Amino acid sequence: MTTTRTPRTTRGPVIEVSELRKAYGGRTVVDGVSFSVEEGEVFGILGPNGAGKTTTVECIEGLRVPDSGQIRVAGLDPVADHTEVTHVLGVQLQESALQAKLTVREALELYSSFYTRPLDWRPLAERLGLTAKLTTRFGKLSGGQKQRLFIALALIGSPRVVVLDELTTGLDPRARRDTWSLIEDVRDSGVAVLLVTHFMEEAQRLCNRIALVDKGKISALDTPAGLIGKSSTSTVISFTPSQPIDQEILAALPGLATIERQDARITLRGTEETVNAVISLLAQAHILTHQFRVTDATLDDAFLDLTKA
Ligand SMILES: Nc1ncnc2c1ncn2[C@@H]1O[C@H](COP(=O)(O)OP(=O)(O)OP(=O)(O)O)[C@@H](O)[C@H]1O
Repeated sequence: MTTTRTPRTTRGPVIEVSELRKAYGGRTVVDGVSFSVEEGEVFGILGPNGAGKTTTVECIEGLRVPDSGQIRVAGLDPVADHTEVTHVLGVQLQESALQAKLTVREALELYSSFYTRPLDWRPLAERLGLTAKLTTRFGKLSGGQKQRLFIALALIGSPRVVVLDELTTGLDPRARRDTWSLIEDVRDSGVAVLLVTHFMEEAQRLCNRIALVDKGKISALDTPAGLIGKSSTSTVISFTPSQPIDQEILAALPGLATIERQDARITLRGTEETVNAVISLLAQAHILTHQFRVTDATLDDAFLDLTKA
């Protein structure tokens, strides 16, 4: 006799990952990863190429079997309870998942038929700019249009959790922004979103929390602002001095993390302390500057700092 487990409906984490480990051919690529994702949260996974992000996500989707550790999606085991999990988990498909001859409308209708409570696909298609493409075959869509269809299909089952790997890769700037606002609405409706991305601007805008994965381990887990605060580069100072400044003088500035030079322009990454020191250095040496700018570091700066070898 087989037992059917039902998804847990009480509030709390919708995804729970505990001490996840996975090796390929004796090489560990996910090494003790733990995190949880709450309802109504966008949780980002960021990390360099080969860090183990997709492997982690594929274990959550039940596509890979972990070597050890525990995963729960709405209280269900993604491998043992795979059928039940597919009803609460929406996944962005890979290109090979759809036949080239299927039209956009047929794909939307087909995927709607898989679920007991599907969304009305028409407004979803409209929101994703697919209405004019309903009779176009999948094989004739552009890369960006395919991507939009995959996002629609991930959401069509009205999932409690949606996993989006490389959400806006291949989308033009307008489609990217429209997709972000759709994901914000999805999150605000209480859905948990697990987002794997290489776009820092996307992560900074959408994610409530981010796990920075490096060499199979979580190296930092915080809000975007918290991650920026954790890095040694909270401030970016750039200016073009009226006369050259020696590298050693700059390198001795307190709180300094990096120095970049492009032609005569100097960009320093550091802290508030670095800003004050630069100002007094320039004043003491009677150096004037052109376009002196001080900006807060972005997630991009924090990523580079927190994942540096
Ligand atoms: N099926 C597999 N067999 C053997 N090695 C694999 C397999 N899948 C992934 N790997 C290796 O595991 C490591 C982690 O891969 P994974 O795809 O999880 O990384 P990622 O963080 O998603 O990378 P990217 O940002 O490049 O997509 C890589 O070194 C990759 O080559």
